[in-house]
Amino acid sequence: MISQESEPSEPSQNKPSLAVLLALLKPFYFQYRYRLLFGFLALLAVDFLQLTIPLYLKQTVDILKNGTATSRELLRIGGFLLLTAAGIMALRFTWRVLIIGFSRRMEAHLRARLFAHVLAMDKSFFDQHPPGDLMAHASNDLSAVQMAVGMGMVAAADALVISGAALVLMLYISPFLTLMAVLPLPLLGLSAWFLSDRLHTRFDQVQHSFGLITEFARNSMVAIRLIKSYTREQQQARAFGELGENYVAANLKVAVVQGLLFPVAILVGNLGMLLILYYGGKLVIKEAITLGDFVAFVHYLYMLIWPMMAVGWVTNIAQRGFTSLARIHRLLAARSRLENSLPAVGANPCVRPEHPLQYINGQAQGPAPTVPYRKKGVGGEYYKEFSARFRSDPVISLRALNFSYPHHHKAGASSLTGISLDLRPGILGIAGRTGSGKSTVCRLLTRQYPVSEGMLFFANQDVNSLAPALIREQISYVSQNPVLFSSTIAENISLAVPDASQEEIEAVAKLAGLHADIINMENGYQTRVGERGLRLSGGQKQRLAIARALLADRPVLIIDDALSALDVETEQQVFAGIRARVTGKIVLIVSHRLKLLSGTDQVLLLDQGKAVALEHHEHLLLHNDFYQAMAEKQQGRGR
Ligand SMILES: Nc1ncnc2c1ncn2[C@@H]1O[C@H](COP(=O)(O)OP(=O)(O)OP(=O)(O)O)[C@@H](O)[C@H]1O
Repeated sequence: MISQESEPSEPSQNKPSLAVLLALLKPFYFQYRYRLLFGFLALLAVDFLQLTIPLYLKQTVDILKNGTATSRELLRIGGFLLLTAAGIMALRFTWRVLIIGFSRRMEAHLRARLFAHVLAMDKSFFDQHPPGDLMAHASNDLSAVQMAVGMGMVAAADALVISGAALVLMLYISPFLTLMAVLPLPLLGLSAWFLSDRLHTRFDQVQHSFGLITEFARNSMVAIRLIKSYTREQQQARAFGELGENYVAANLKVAVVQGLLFPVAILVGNLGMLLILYYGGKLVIKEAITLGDFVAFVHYLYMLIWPMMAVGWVTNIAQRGFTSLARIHRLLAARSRLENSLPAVGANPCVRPEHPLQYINGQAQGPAPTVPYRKKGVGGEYYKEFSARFRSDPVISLRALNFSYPHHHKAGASSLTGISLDLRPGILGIAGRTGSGKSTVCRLLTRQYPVSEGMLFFANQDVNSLAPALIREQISYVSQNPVLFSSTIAENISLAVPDASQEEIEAVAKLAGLHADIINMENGYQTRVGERGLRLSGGQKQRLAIARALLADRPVLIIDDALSALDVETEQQVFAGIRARVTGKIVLIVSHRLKLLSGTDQVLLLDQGKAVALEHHEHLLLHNDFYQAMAEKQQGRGR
């Protein structure tokens, strides 16, 4: 089956404390304190009005029993009841708008925060958290939190107030009867306490299972052409069905716990009612309480049963909410290993924070990366100064560069070992066997993974002393699989320069050999490329990505095997276009093609993560066995 590139993160055994989770929500409660205050006042008023209804009933029953009832008196009581009902209606509407509105706003804030946080994370975070997993957090988990802080909070407050007030009024009518009514209550408390912990663990499993399904579905849609070409539809459907069954099984485990909570709550309530009917009836017969008291008492007991049942429901919603909040907290607590953050307006993103992160068992620890790098009193000047300096004299130095991927399948395996070289303006080809580390070099230059101190320098400054965003702004990067947004061709080309003119866009499209293709399309530059560039050929996508990089016009251009889908003639045409545009820039071209490498100034040859040669193409052809073998194979293919 076409499965996950990486498993969604497992439900963690370390639960963050309640205080930590509540601290996450505290700012929202503070921001909306007045809205909440009025909402809860309205809720209290509804509860108060509801509690008066049994008093009207008591009054009615007693005057009917005494024979003192008159039509006028009955109409008066009826009028009050009607007014009370109207008040309840208006106030209920008010609290719903205020409190449920708060929970929706909080959900939107939390979602935006999660999104911004995820955007600021580095590549190793995404290696661990596939998109399906992240989507599950952004949908299911946030909904569960919204439900808990919305209806959950309301139900809890409502239950507390109603049950408290009903108890007081019941005590007022008859302390003995009240004792009878609450006798079965501890049974409910015990079962809620016993079952709620199980609910937490099981609900965590449900969310994990949902993450697996989402990720599988996403992967299948992305790889739909592959699935069809290998006629794997049935296997995929079967595998999806299995994941669905696991999801159902996980949900059923939750249902077992829930299924126990609700009946226990109802049983406890009805046991209380049984005792009241028996002992209350006897008290009325003995005339210790009036019939009206008895009717009012039964009504209050009904009011007490709802909160008792709500205990189960609220426990469930609160457990789901806290489990989901804990999952969201785990994501928010994850740190970018590059100490990166989205630079705030006016902040200087050049200087490292005062408390750098430490690495413990490969996990970054330390303060959350929400504060961008600052240098007191400098503002954005340093940023501009570095960019200007690097643009006028671009130089990148690799010094005995070693690197291992944080989640490499072979622990401790090095992907790059001891690479030393200076990159200056000119075109450097990078060649080597598959898996030799070519793309890894590109990824490190573009700051996708952390590099140890003293190994990589931009303009003689250690990259660790510079914000990753600042480094990335110096580089146009065309990856092996160009990514396109599902917008127009023009928008895709001008991604890095949104205000580029049509002439500028056309100029780079011509250099990338794409202009002729575009003008033959139905809507020219306004043609929509479809999901991930679905409506373009592989070669068109690659040339579009090259055009985008040329328009960005940055001091460094990295093309990671991104001309592979072109025929040799088109490749040469595109290469000529690149050459025309890159004077004074550092250009790296990863390729297996000899024809392309022959046009570069020098070729870096990698083997098992080591630099084995840095020579001109002609020299390598004469003196390097691997290069000669590569040339022979390609010429053989050409014949
Ligand atoms: N995200 C990753 N996590 C763990 N290991 C990785 C990751 N990406 C690459 N590797 C490993 O690092 C090594 C170098 O990979 P790299 O992608 O740099 O090779 P390459 O020379 O670009 O290969 P190709 O020509 O096939 O693209 C390989 O052993 C690969 O398995």
